[in-house]
Amino acid sequence: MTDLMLENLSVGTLSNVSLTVPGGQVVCLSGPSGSGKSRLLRAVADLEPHGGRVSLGDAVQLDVPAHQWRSRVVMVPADSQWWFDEVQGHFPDDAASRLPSALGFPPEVMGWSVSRLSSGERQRLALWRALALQPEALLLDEPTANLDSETTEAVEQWLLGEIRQRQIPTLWVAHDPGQIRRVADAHSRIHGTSLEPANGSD
Ligand SMILES: Nc1ncnc2c1ncn2[C@@H]1O[C@H](COP(=O)(O)OP(=O)(O)OP(=O)(O)O)[C@@H](O)[C@H]1O
Repeated sequence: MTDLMLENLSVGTLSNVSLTVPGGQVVCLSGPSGSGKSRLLRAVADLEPHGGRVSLGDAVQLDVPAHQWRSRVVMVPADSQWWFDEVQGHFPDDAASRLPSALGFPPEVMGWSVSRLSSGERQRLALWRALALQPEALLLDEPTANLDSETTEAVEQWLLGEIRQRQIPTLWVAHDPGQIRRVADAHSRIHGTSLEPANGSD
């Protein structure tokens, strides 16, 4: 089992952030808007300058070229990026046959143009794209922000199943106390300049 470890991380106004995310577990991060949740995930993904040490098992972020690190520690931002006109350009050729039913897409989704996708469709496809990359750690920034409650719970269950089965350590930014209760093995909350263990979903 591979742990994701943050030791004395500092980014933006946050400092001394230390956290261990065991393989197969979800640590939820919460905090007020603008408190630095996304920047923290970006630092862990090596997308933003920061201090401190991040490691994944024996691999230390500083020793791994950034593009290699990001293919192992995969971040799904709140606003996903798409490069090709059609959905299928972003996935392996045989992806349609492995379409998870929890995502609620017909097989034809592969032929859809990216420009027609709703924000919730983009979000679900971005999650699937991240899982298709065989990540060793996952960084999810409000992964269900654009989904209705029924779809949210289906996507949560699918994500949790993948995270547990593949033993992926996962940092999951969430605002909704209900979601934190459902998915979190542990929960930390930003207070000012520090990240502190939270009590349950509060
Ligand atoms: N590259 C940057 N340089 C300087 N400041 C930045 C940079 N990126 C973000 N910020 C600022 O850092 C603060 C934290 O931003 P961040 O996006 O991490 O907040 P957040 O906690 O994810 O908020 P929300 O819940 O609203 O998404 C904000 O005040 C933002 O304007």
